[in-house]
Amino acid sequence: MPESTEPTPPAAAAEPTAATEPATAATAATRDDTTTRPEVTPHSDATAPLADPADEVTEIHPDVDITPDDIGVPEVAEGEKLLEVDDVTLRFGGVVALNEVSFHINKGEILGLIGPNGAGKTTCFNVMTGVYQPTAGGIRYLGKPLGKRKKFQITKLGIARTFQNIRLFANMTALENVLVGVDAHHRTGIGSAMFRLPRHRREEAQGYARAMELLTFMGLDGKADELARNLPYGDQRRLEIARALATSPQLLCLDEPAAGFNPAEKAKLMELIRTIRDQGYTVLLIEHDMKLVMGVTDRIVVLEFGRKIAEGTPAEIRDNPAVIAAYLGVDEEDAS
Ligand SMILES: Nc1ncnc2c1ncn2[C@@H]1O[C@H](COP(=O)(O)OP(=O)(O)OP(=O)(O)O)[C@@H](O)[C@H]1O
Repeated sequence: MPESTEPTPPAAAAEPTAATEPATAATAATRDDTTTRPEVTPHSDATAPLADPADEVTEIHPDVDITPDDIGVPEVAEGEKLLEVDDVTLRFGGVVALNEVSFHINKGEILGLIGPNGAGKTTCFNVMTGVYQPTAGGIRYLGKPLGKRKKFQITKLGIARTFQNIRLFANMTALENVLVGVDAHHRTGIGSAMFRLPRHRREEAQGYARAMELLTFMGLDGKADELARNLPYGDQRRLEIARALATSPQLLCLDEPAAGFNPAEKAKLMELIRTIRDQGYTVLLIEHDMKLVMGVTDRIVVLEFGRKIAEGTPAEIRDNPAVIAAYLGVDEEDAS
């Protein structure tokens, strides 16, 4: 393992989630504070409302076309490498969260990133989205190194994510939450906004239409004016996806989107993820629910203790002794 690069202090990287994010007590209530990381368990957000089994399953509208407009970012052809994780190591003091991890995501695929608790999945997302700088190795996106780009710059390049612990703007409406995502690509500045210049008004109208389109796609159009914090848990999760899609990403990274869902909601989510891919997005999915992962992904990468232990199709991963051993906590020979 290369030891050449100095560790990046986690505190320096753990800045607020987005430049647009108002640091109010209310938003903090639904945010995962990366500087004071809670115990690493899959569904450890004590502040998020619990899933109410009585929640109705929201009808999504896969017929709505949410294909993003051209946002000026170079595209790669279907099936070519969109993002490459290149020999990435990340240390937090003595903890090696990622250990020489390499894999890639092809344009147009749904890639699963799985592994037991603490395997390094979320850390991998954090490296890909500029939250942390790797200790060694790097990320290539559209064939070019991401380097030390900041989170908002990476969002603009076309990588969007959701969070394991929901991070909505709790005191903003569903529509406003999505508009924040749309705003990431606005070209008009504060001057044209103050004077309400035609260009700004046009952009505002287009942004509103795009936000409503995404809310409709997610089955949340009837809840556009509700405060995010008043939405049922499942709707909050869908709203996070809508907000991420609003940034018109090429790569959508979903961190445990089914956490807390009941089986009917999980089935809907699988349908939704497939539809998102069919509409031209590439999806990277962290998920603990094996049925969901096996049912929806094209390929799977498996991490354990920060190392990649397997990569392959769902069928290959299902029968891989190292993966079985990692999940069952037994020696590899015993699992084969
Ligand atoms: N900010 C941090 N500071 C120190 N250690 C960290 C930090 N973030 C993650 N870690 C450690 O890095 C390792 C990988 O954590 P990570 O959250 O990436 O795992 P994970 O696979 O996403 O786990 P889970 O499925 O439980 O979410 C763990 O040992 C964790 O304790």
